[in-house]
Amino acid sequence: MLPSEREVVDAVAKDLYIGGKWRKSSDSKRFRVEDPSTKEVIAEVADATPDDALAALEAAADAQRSWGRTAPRVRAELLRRAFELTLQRQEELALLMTLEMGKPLAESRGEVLYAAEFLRWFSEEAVRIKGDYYMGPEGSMKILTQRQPVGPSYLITPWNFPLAMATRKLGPALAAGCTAIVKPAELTPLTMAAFFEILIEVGLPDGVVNLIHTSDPAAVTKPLLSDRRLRKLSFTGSTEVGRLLMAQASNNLLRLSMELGGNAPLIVFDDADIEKAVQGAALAKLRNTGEACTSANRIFVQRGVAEEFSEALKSRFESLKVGRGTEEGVDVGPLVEQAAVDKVSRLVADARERGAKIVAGGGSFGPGYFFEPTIVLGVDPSFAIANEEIFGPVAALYVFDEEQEVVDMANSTPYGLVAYLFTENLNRALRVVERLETGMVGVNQGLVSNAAGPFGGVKQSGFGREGGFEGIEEYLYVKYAAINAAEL
Ligand SMILES: O=CCCCC(=O)O
Repeated sequence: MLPSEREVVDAVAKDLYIGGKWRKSSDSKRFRVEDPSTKEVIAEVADATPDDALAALEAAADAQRSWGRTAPRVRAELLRRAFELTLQRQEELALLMTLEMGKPLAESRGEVLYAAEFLRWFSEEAVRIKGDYYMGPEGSMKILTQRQPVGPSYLITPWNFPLAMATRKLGPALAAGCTAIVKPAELTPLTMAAFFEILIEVGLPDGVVNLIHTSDPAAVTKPLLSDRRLRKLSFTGSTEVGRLLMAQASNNLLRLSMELGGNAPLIVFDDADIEKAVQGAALAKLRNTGEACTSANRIFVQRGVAEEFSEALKSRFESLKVGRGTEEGVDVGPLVEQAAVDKVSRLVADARERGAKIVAGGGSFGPGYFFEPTIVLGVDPSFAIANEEIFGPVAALYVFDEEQEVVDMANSTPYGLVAYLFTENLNRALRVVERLETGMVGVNQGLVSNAAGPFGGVKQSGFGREGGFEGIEEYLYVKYAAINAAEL
């Protein structure tokens, strides 16, 4: 690590933040954080125990009453200030993110902006929480509705977008008047600690936000989900873990938001603008080194343009520089850990053995967890690569003939997070958008993420929406009062 990088890492708090104080873990243990480009250990952070988790919940529960009654304008101003400070600290946050999970600095800077937008958006939503008042149909009672905060919320965030996935949850939680416990992924605790320093600086009251990072998420999560003071769980991660958490959360009937895995189809019709489609596919595939639930997992190309498209995508992939995300000109960083390299290698090897052709890349290299941008041609829907989330820089290409055929193939997965389609025919675009079984569709673009849009999936990709006008509803419940109208 360079001395300037060391300085930024050293400046970040390494302890837990509970009830307004930085604290060691109750057993004083720490765990290591590694740079995936070099495998160098860059920091050691406090390793939260189940007791620490319960202390965080106690702090959040104690602060809930007064935070829930804070004037919306006050909550809005605090979030707005957090937005401004996040922008001011863009460089430091971006560097931490790149060091602990590998994405190129330019992408990390982009994530900081994306993350900050959730703070701005929800600072604007905090003052627009609405109710209603109307006469019941019988004329004998009035109906009054109001929205109230659901209460202490447990926010579990992933390593692939260490900042944006947290602000996408914390922004609406705080705007709605909920207190929170944030548990970042064990691979990326530093970005979140630096963001907590911002939340502390803006002056959030003690106990409103609490931070617990741990090397044993299951042990720390279990007592929280069994404690009746907790009212909400929001999780971003795999479908497999989401299902386990849902089962645990069922005892207390927790409000849930589940943003889970995907198997995104990207469809290129023969009436597409091919340059636009190649750009969109490269973005949808390689953003975050392919380590995103939104990543294009299956790329379907209509026969008439299949060759032109795959050639253009190949030259695009071969022009990219792979390396440590802090280096000038690097387009694609490392994967996050050895298990990720193993999985991507297994999927590519399986496709090759079953007869697919690797036309670009195909291999991993060191010293970190690097994998070349790869294109696999001639994939069949029965291959493992078609049915598992690749989570790496590997484009799997399929050829199709008919519109209905590709819609059926796109929908033939248990997942339903996002799809992308490229066509210059507006009627076709709208028709296919309606037929795709996903929560989101990118039309002639390879990115759907926007703080103002409701992000979320259907089927095994989960439920609940983050961002957009819908995002704050996940942290509110509707209370209705039936008012005797006889004397009104
Ligand atoms: O892995 C899923 C994170 C989604 C990031 C985004 O908002 O695009």
